[in-house]
Amino acid sequence: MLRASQLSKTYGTGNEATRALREVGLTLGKGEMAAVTGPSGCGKSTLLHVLGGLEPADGGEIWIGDEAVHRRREKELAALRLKRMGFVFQAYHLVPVLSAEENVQLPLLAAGMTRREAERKALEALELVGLAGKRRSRPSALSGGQSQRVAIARAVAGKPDILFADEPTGALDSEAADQVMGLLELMNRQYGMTLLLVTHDDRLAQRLPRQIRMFNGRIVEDREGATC
Ligand SMILES: Nc1ncnc2c1ncn2[C@@H]1O[C@H](COP(=O)(O)OP(=O)(O)OP(=O)(O)O)[C@@H](O)[C@H]1O
Repeated sequence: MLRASQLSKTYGTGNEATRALREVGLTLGKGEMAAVTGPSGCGKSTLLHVLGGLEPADGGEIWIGDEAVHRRREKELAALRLKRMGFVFQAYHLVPVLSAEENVQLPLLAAGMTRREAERKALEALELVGLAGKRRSRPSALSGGQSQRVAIARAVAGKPDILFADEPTGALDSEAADQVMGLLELMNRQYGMTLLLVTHDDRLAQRLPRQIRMFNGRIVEDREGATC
């Protein structure tokens, strides 16, 4: 499903240069769930951003199915992201002036769906995260946990092949965090969605079947079967 090889990324130049990724390779099978862990600054978010085509790598290859992410230009990348990828971040990035359902509809409309179809899919996704009753609420009227659940609905409404989640529970208390993790797992079971989760929280990482540990821009450990 996802194959990456020899990924490198350096920020800045000369004395200011930070090598965030050093020849990183990674393969994720369809429906696989993996957590990327490691100390602050080791390159976790950079890896997620590069894999999702949000930031260019300096070198290396990324394939999602038979699509070469590394060869695409920004406009084509945006189309690929809309079609095949979902993103959830620590800060929910909901549009404040739109209702929950309008937020969820936004990427569907951008991907070319008709309004009626986008409305139907958005409602279905909000039902899945247990927030159909809040569909007309604006983000300011939602708790942190509810906001993140709307963000998850937005990320999965188009049924992407892969969901990239960067510290999705970072701003939540442990109860809301467990609920969000449960939802990500549900999306995986329900739709076979592949999940790559970045977290500094080992307890959350242990919930997933595979843990990838980074240190100083490299993958230093890749363990499977630690749970269940
Ligand atoms: N836009 C940027 N410009 C310059 N340096 C950057 C930029 N983004 C990241 N870095 C540097 O690259 C390295 C990797 O950062 P990254 O955010 O990927 O780490 P991380 O493991 O996700 O950290 P954290 O757990 O603290 O979020 C760090 O040294 C960081 O300071």
